Amino acid sequence: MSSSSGFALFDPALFKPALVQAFVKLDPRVQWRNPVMLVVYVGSLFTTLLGVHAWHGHGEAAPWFIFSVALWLWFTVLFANFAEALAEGRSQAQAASLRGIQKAGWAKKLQQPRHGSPWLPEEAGLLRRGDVVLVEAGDMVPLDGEVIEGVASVDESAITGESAPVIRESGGDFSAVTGGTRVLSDWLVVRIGVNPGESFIDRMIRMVEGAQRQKTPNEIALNILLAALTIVFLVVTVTLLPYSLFSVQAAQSGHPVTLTALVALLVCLIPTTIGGLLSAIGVAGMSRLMQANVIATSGRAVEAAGDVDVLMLDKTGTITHGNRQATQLRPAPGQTELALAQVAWLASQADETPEGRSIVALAAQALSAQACAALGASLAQAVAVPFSAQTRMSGVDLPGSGAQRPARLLRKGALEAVRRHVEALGSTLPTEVQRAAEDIARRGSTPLVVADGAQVVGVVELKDIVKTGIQERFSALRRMGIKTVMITGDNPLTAASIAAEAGVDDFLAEATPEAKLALIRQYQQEGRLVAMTGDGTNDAPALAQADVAVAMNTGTQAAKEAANMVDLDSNPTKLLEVVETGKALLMTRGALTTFSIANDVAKFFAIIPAIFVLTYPPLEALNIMRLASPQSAILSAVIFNALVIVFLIPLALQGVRYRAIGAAALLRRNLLIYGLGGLAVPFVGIKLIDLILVALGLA
Ligand SMILES: Nc1ncnc2c1ncn2[C@@H]1O[C@H](COP(=O)(O)OP(=O)(O)OP(=O)(O)O)[C@@H](O)[C@H]1O
Ligand SMILES: [K+]
Ligand SMILES: [Mg+2]
Repeated sequence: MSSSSGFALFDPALFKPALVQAFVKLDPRVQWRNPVMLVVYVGSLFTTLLGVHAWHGHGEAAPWFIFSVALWLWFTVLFANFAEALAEGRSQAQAASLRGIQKAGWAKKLQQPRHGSPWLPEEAGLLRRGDVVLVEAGDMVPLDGEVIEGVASVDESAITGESAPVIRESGGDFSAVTGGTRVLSDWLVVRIGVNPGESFIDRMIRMVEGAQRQKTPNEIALNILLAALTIVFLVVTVTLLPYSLFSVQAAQSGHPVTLTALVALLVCLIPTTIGGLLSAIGVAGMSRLMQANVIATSGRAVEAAGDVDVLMLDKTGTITHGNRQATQLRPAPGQTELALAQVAWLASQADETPEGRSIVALAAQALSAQACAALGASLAQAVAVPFSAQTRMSGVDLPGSGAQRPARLLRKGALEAVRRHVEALGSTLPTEVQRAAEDIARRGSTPLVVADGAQVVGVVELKDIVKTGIQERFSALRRMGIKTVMITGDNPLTAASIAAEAGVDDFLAEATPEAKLALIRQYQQEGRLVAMTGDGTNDAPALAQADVAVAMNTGTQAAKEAANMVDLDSNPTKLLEVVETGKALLMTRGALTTFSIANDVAKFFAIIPAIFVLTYPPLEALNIMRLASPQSAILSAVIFNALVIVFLIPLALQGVRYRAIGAAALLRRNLLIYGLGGLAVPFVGIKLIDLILVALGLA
């Protein structure tokens, strides 16, 4: 599902079903949900009845006129239905392409949660959260889950559209696998994380199909405003009738206003343009995001994205590729590379993270196969000390032997963490080691200091690469007024170097998951809207707190669940598109509301003289458009009112283009275009339709 699978705006394939849907949506239960269009709907029914009545000879006006008005009122409803159906059709086509992603029919369910245990075939649909399955080369991952054993290359192209295979492995931030992806080599033991029907793809489908699309607070507020305007105009129009009857009676001359004309006036004055296009705008926003390969699970988050002030990003795996590899061993003074390799090898044996595994691989190059075997034997009764974001260290405790009691503590970890550790044991960190670590950090690599008990044996360099082409995109975010802050558990020097290379505005180093969360809360308390982009399990609390939370598709299940959007391309700067879509959504609504209300001026000048000229001949002075006849004036206004919906469908679906020119300038620009445009366009449009009606001999 790459961006190339986007659906053209007016794809003829989507056209016909949308036309059919436009009629299906005439169902009163559908119309009931939109107060503005409900009034038009009732008006269409009412004028149709008036037409039938006139047909039988006791009408208030010529039957052809009443039927023409009724017909165009029906068109107004149908055009609005069509706009909504077209937007939904695009999403459904996207959902269909997701549904086309193949699903595994059955899985190899393991009897025990480890590799080598016997397995039985099980229908994929019968798997449950917590089940453990074996996925071997050529097999499809049956459901979303977490790798608990093994390393394998996985083809995720069905979901990401990215053809290069990715590595999935237990431990660390690359352990999540998605149902529907295929293992290409080796094997994985996967613990299933969801029940059938709740997987990532299932949720994506439900989201894009709109089944779960709820109205956002902004949309509800606008709906209330539109409903209030509708009621005001309804009251105004209804009171015109007794007023007209009374005037005619008092003057003993003229004709009272017709009901058909009053309905026409009402429909022209209520905000049908925005009312008819509102839901299409919302649905289209979601599908635009989807074309950018971002799956949003909350419409509210898409809107919030339009107003984001701060973007927080985690470093490893988000700004960098996150596949930190050990590249260099730097022994401490008085230590040999061999000694460092031995301790690093031992301290990383139980470390399942990519960092740990790559240290084992590098150390093994410095050691002989026999040495490794001997070292392995010494681990027989060792106790693993796993890495945690709090301690920033990992390692093993070897049982003490003879004089050496208590146990031998082998550790590797962040510079400050190991410094505290050896100082607590009564030793110090050599300045040479400190300098070596700082050298490594200044290059943007992560130094891991290795200690054997209180003795520091050296430093390992972990290299990571900043994702390409993100600097330019961060400056684009800056031009939009969004501050970018990198938050990392890594040391300040590495953080500063990566921050400079990536071009973020600010950074916070040595941040624990709690510190990440606290920083987001602090910004929120200052009244700012915060977006967070992350991939790790330790980013999940922060993602859950952020207003807009984008998880990398390469990230862990926990991160994806805490987020309200997932970027299938795992691009940390994708927020740019998300913000643009959010802003476009808000601006499109604003623009069409302005346009819709500004239109009323011209319609007022067209209809008021037309319906009151018989009651009050001097009102002819208001007929500044010089429309041919009262009937043609009313009909022209109604036709214009209907056609404008059709002309604005492309704008509603594509959105008003966002430009980074500052909020005030943008508002002024939009008011100018859609306010003044909304004033002027209908004068021209209505006059034109009037001329055509005359030419056709209909006026
Ligand atoms: N497997 C490991 N063993 C020992 N120490 C580790 C290990 N992994 C990381 N560290 C140390 O802990 C620090 C913090 O971990 P990590 O970088 O994963 O934090 P983080 O909060 O996820 O930050 P980010 O992902 O943004 O870089 C690292 O900079 C490194 O010094
Ligand atoms: K209207
Ligand atoms: Mg991380």
